[in-house]
Amino acid sequence: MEINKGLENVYVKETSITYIDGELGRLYYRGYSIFDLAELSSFEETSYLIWYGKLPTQSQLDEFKKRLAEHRELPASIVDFLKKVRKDANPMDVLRTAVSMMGIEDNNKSESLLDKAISITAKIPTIISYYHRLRKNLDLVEPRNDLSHAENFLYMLNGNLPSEIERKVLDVALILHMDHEMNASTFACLVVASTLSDIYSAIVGGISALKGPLHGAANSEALKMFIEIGRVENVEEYILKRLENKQRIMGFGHRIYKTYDPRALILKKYAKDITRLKGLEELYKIAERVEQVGIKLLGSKGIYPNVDFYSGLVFYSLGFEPDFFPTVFTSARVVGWTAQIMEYLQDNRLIRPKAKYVGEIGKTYVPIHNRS
Ligand SMILES: CC(=O)SCCNC(=O)CCNC(=O)[C@H](O)C(C)(C)COP(=O)(O)OP(=O)(O)OC[C@H]1O[C@@H](n2cnc3c(N)ncnc32)[C@H](O)[C@@H]1OP(=O)(O)O
Ligand SMILES: O=C([O-])CC(=O)C(=O)O
Repeated sequence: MEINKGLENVYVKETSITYIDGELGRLYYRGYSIFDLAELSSFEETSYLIWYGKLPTQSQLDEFKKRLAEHRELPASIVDFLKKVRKDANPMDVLRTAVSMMGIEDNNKSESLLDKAISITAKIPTIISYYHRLRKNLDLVEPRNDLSHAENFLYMLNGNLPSEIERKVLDVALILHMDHEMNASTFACLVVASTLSDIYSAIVGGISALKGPLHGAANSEALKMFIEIGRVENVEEYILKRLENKQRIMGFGHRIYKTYDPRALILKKYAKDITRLKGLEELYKIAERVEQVGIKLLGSKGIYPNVDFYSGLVFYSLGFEPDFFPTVFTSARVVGWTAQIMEYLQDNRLIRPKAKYVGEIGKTYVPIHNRS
């Protein structure tokens, strides 16, 4: 009886959505290289690709963008919840509850799973931006359906239209985070969906898993680390001490990539440009030095920067506060979660592994008044 605690190298389904080559550091969605998609595509086009399995024609893309944009507004009950919830909550908890409320509002509407996926994906940026602004006592900025997904997200967040570089950087970051095969949060979604529960419950499961610092919250932990380091000259000593104390370098290491994560490579370039534009180049330089020192110390073990290493710098530069970073990750990964759920349900099987019992059996029940 072999125990496989982390389910390493266990295949739970076949997929034609995402392929990762962890040795060479390559990632493909539906057969297209992440390098091409990041440079040439948009959030909407890559979502279409992931959900429908092929790139859209111009008219299909126009129609799809319109459909996504029409779903941005939130039900009154969710706006009300966002206004009333405590302002110091973890934004992932707020987002998780808001998505759960979406399930209540949906009330088993007879739409396809894809319709529901589109509606949830369209609304998540509104939830994030509203909570961000309510926390800062700013007026809410309602969604505009004449803007692209990334433009509208930044418009609702910051209250003004983003520049072309800001729009591009967010589009790229969202594309990079969209899917990643059988990661922990996607698997959590599948466990829920495999019981034939509803899609909102499955996504609540995904958000819960992505919230952890070993997964989607490593981005905010990495940025906090750069801020704590403070100066480039402090990097080496800080990292050595951290490793001595058995603490991990956040945004480093990956279960599948044993080389540089291609998404980190792409994000690094954009992080450099956007931090310079926003006067945050010192933080970028600290990150770059952490990368050098980290690779020197851990590279031989196959531990390199992952997607969460530079994404925090990008999100921070765009106006998101560190505890919101995992919610931005969610806003993209929801496309992958829903696509993977739909693919799994085409040939569903209840997910139910086993645990090896190592306790005693056959013990005598002693009534409470006789126990010492
Ligand atoms: C979107 C994402 O989810 S990407 C991942 C985001 N998470 C992080 O960045 C958190 C930091 N990284 C980590 O904790 C890990 O690299 C994980 C959990 C992501 C993957 O690691 P796993 O494949 O499970 O490797 P595991 O945890 O078994 O570590 C193997 C060895 O590498 C070391 N190691 C792994 N990551 C790191 C790191 N970031 N810093 C220092 N050492 C590390 C471990 O200490 C362990 O060392 P040992 O063999 O001497 O005990
Ligand atoms: O694949 C994983 O294990 C983690 C993940 O979600 C990612 O890297 O995007």
